[in-house]
Amino acid sequence: MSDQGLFLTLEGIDGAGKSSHLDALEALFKAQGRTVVRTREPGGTPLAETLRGLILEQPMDPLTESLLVFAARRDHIVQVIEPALARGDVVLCDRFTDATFAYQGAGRGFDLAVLSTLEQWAQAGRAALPASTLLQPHVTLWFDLAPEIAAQRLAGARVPDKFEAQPVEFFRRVAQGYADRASADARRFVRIDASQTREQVWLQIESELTTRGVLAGRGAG
Ligand SMILES: Nc1ncnc2c1ncn2[C@@H]1O[C@H](COP(=O)(O)OP(=O)(O)OP(=O)(O)O)[C@@H](O)[C@H]1O
Ligand SMILES: Cc1cn([C@H]2C[C@H](O)[C@@H](COP(=O)(O)O)O2)c(=O)[nH]c1=O
Repeated sequence: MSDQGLFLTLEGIDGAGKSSHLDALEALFKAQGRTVVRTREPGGTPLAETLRGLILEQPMDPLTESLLVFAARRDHIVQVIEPALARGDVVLCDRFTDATFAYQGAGRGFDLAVLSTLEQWAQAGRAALPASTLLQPHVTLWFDLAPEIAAQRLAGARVPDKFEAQPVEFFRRVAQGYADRASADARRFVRIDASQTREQVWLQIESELTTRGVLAGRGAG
């Protein structure tokens, strides 16, 4: 896998603990001689970061929110993700399309069929793949944590943004949205039990990536 780009995403409800492992993941791949592009959604380009500020802070209806999320994603894919994968880099991305189906779809209750259409539109006419092929991560680490525990972890940790301020019922729906996405694509999703200590969570990540052959020279291939 070392000559090909690797698209690895981290997903989960707010406070599940994904971001706590980005430094170690980056170091792990770099130690294997890989070039790592670390990025996030919404965001990852100047335009997408501007849209992120609106999405995370401004009240808006679910369609507006979805359109902005996909506009940011389009720019991110075209400017950053596809060029990096074409170079053979590891793209380490904090959230991607699964988050839209979990947050805008399951969380907000927005129409999943419309989200699928927007997903196709946001990826139309890209250079690297045939028009019918959607860019998806090769591997998605899904940090699965009960919303009540995530809320406890976030309490007092930082000023909550628009999503983090949502009630626990919202995050129950988002968590179910992730579970549904994981069931529908079990080969891509790696469930991480995020209720464990940071050290135990990291051991799960290393072990899963090794077993799947994602870490060159360490896996079963
Ligand atoms: N395994 C863990 N056990 C206890 N606390 C943790 C654990 N992992 C992370 N935390 C703490 O929980 C809080 C949320 O962690 P982190 O920011 O990594 O979550 P996140 O999933 O990236 O959240 P968000 O998506 O909202 O940015 C932080 O205060 C972090 O220090
Ligand atoms: C990609 C994406 C993200 N969101 C939400 C999920 C989070 O609450 C924020 C991002 O904050 P983080 O601290 O960087 O995780 O945005 C969303 O609602 N829809 C999306 O597609």
